[in-house]
Amino acid sequence: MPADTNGNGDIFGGWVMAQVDLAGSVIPARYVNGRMATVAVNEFIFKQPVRVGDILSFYGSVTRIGRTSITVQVEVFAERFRAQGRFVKVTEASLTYVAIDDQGRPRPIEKRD
Ligand SMILES: CC(=O)SCCNC(=O)CCNC(=O)[C@H](O)C(C)(C)COP(=O)(O)OP(=O)(O)OC[C@H]1O[C@@H](n2cnc3c(N)ncnc32)[C@H](O)[C@@H]1OP(=O)(O)O
Repeated sequence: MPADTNGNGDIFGGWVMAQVDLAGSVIPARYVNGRMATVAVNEFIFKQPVRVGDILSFYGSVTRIGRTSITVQVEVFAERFRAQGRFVKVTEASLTYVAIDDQGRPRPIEKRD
């Protein structure tokens, strides 16, 4: 099996999940000011396949800020290799990240004004 593709010749879903986890962590990282960990993938929907050569864009928005955790909705759009200028939503997911201390325990997120 070629790396990062599945039996259909499209991009392996696990690769997409890894990129979503990374992209989703960008906004929480601005809040937690230190270490954090992904605690949950609450929802993950593969709406359309990602094809080899597609250009992907990831958009994240915060849906909840708790005491120690932040939940983010991530949407992924593909600009198809053979249809440039057209964008298709391929994936959406909801992930929760927890601020952790040096011992890996949850720590409170500082409140912002
Ligand atoms: C960057 C990386 O690559 S991370 C790699 C993958 N992730 C990991 O290895 C993390 C492994 N997990 C852990 O170490 C621990 O579960 C921790 C430190 C993340 C959390 O520890 P816990 O003892 O479970 O924490 P606790 O029960 O107090 O919950 C902490 C927060 O997470 C939230 N949370 C816990 N479980 C879930 C869940 N299933 N869904 C959504 N939120 C959850 C809680 O609501 C709480 O948020 P709040 O304080 O804002 O209300």
